[in-house]
Amino acid sequence: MPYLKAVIKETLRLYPPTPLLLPRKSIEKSTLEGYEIQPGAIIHVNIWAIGRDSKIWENSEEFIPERFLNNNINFKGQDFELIPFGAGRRGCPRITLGVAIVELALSNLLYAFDWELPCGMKKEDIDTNGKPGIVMHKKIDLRLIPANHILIQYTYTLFRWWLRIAS
Ligand code: HEM
Repeated sequence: MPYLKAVIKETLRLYPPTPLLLPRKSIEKSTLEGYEIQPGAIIHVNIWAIGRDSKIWENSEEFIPERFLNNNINFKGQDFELIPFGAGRRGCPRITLGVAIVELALSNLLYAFDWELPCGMKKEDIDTNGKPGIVMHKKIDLRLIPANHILIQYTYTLFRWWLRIAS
């Protein structure tokens, strides 16, 4: 389970579903790291870029879930290097439900099936790029072939049972 959670964190670091969060509007003039922000300015927080910043993340472009195994970084909105659910008073109010759904779906898909690439395709051929947009979708759909090993085991058990009765 800790590894599955680390995989989900690493996925949300590299592929946040909302790469620019929801836009904010500045209500008063302020200065941030030398940049003047005028009242009324629309502000987008680029969490896609934060997630890939090499000053924050070692080997930032690589998918390494292990980086989350030995630290307490979480996405509840306190660790600003990882905010796929946003932060502050307009942050996502249903983080727990969202994470539970992802954990449940992913663990069931992994438990029930073995996954293979379509014939002739190598893992290097997988295109992991996303399309620009408020919500990020994959540029090229991922195609995988499920091998339902639970069903195969069940059929095999039934077959052996039938053989024993028939003989
Ligand atoms: C993996 C699943 C989810 C992700 C990645 C996600 C992400 C986000 C993000 C990035 C925001 C904007 C936060 C900001 O701009 O600071 C947001 C807002 C919101 N989310 Fe989620 N969310 C998820 C699941 C859910 C679920 C399951 C619900 C409801 C059942 C939900 C309800 C909302 C609502 C109502 C807001 C608007 C909050 C506001 O404007 O005050 N989200 N979510």
